[in-house]
Amino acid sequence: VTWTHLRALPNAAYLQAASGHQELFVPTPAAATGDAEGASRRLPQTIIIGVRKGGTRALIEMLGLHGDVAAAENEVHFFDWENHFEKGFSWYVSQMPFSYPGQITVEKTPAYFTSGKVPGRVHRMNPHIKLLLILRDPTERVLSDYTQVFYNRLQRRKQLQPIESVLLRDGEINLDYKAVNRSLYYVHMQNWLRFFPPERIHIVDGDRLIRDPFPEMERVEQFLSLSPQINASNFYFNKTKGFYCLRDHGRERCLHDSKGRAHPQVSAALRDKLYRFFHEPNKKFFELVGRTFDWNEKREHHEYYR
Ligand SMILES: Nc1ncnc2c1ncn2[C@@H]1O[C@H](COP(=O)(O)OS(=O)(=O)O)[C@@H](OP(=O)(O)O)[C@H]1O
Repeated sequence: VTWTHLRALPNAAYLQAASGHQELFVPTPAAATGDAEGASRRLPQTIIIGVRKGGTRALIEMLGLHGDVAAAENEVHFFDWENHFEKGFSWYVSQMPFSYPGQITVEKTPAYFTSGKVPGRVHRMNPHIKLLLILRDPTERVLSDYTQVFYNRLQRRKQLQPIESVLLRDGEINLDYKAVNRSLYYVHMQNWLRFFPPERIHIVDGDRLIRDPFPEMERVEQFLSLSPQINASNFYFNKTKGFYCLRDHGRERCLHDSKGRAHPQVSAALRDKLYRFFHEPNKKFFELVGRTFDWNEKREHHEYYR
């Protein structure tokens, strides 16, 4: 249990309203937790479903600043990995952090957003669950995704692939490249909207969360019906890291070095190709969710200065 957990303001009524899965709670003897009120592991009342490289770690860490939130430390991969899913909900609950009644349990698994079988499975667990989706400019997300794979391959001493070799096929954007597919947000969002109404899926603007996290986190608090506890002084800009870091009860910490890495230098022509490629899919996504993001404006801006 990390320091972000177990700073509870018990409110049993809230939790009972938030989850209809009391039978799956695993009560923990007070002796095991050292807590007289008996903290236990519970199914999540909210899940950060993605997107990969959207800022999911930043979001869950920032949400964990709230005293009424208990955040799972690791990615659980329950709904997308068969070997986990077949272990059933009791296993899923066992992966959750201890929480008090009144706290909201949250886990993040970025791969959920782009996995076709996940929305139906989540719906079967709890059709009223609140979902958080953090998205970032699709072009930037592709470059971030590539960077992640690049470092993974470096670590495993596998052959490194130049970005052009994976991103392009016959001079065009390669749709079979997973990183490109994951940035086609409308395709994946359609799957989720078959099971959940739009008001159950709150979209966090990942680009804004990088630039100015507090307003985005205020909106998240509202969506989750949490009391406004997170405040501007919980964030400070760290010039060395080049990102906002977290301050909680006087303790300061930044995200891991693997968060906020430099992306590969790509030629202006390739970047422009990517922006062009995502223009239409982005528009479809905006129509689908009834909201726009500045992903296409940047391209227009880019074009203007060409
Ligand atoms: N405050 C803060 N500090 C550091 N990094 C931040 C922060 N806020 C958002 N981000 C962005 O989060 C990106 C990583 O996204 P994820 O955590 O979703 O990645 S992962 O899918 O779990 O691997 C990561 O992507 P890269 O910049 O490509 O490393 C960051 O841009």
